[in-house]
Amino acid sequence: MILRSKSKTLDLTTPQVMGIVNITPDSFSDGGKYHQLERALRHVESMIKAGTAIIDIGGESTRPGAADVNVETELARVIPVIEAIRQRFDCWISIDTSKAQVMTEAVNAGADLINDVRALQDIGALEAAAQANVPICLMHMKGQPRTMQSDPSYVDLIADVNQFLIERIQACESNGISRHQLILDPGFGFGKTMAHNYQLLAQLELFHQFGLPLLAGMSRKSMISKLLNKPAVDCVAGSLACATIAAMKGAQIIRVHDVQETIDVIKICNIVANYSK
Ligand SMILES: Nc1nc2[nH]c(SCC(=O)O)nc2c(=O)[nH]1
Repeated sequence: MILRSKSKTLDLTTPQVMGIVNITPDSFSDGGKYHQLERALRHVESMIKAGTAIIDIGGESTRPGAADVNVETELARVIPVIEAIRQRFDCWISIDTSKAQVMTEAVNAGADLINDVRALQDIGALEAAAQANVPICLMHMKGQPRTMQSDPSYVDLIADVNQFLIERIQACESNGISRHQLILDPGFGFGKTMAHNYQLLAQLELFHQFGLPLLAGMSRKSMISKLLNKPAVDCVAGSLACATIAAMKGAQIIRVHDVQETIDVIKICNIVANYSK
């Protein structure tokens, strides 16, 4: 399975790591804009040296309870970082956004992939994504970040997520986006209880039925910190356990904070997979 964008290709035969860079007030926040950019770039360089294939840039916190961010603020956060990364590195850059204008300007600034936790449901997002003509990750979310964790419930979790992804794939195809540009993601932590999250992980291989790359993002999320009763920064082992399980279940892209450790985990998963054929 090969992902293509602009002049780039990415071999998804074995899992690739997507390194997280949040440009939000609670990250890289100390110091002025210059220090923020320089610190972000050092963080990016360290993840690339560790072997990450994709750098995911997000300017809107979509953690449970997060408030909305306006488009001007989001653009001001992410565009300078994307431009600076593009000038310095040849890695893949994904833009973690739901806003049409941010998608357009981020791809024009050098982003190679659109990563939308709202699966192109915001106004103009389908059209912007079609115009951008790059791969798109469609993620399942039930509700919105502000309220999605208020007692989420499903008649049939897997069937509900599947149906959502089917509908979003159809919406993309109806707007001139080929299904071969698409990446799917069950959206760990986005309108799910802990039980829902671990059921999704346990049955992750069911989502291969679409014949499209799967992205899994569980790194340092509450499904881990609440289970282990530890703060997120102390959840590296739990995050690596989730990454291992996702890799063994065939996830093609794994979105993480701890890149070096996850690269090591995937190397072990790959050799085991080779002996399992
Ligand atoms: N595709 C995709 N994009 C994401 N962006 C975030 S932001 C919240 C956090 O990192 O805790 N999570 C995800 C995820 O799970 N999948």
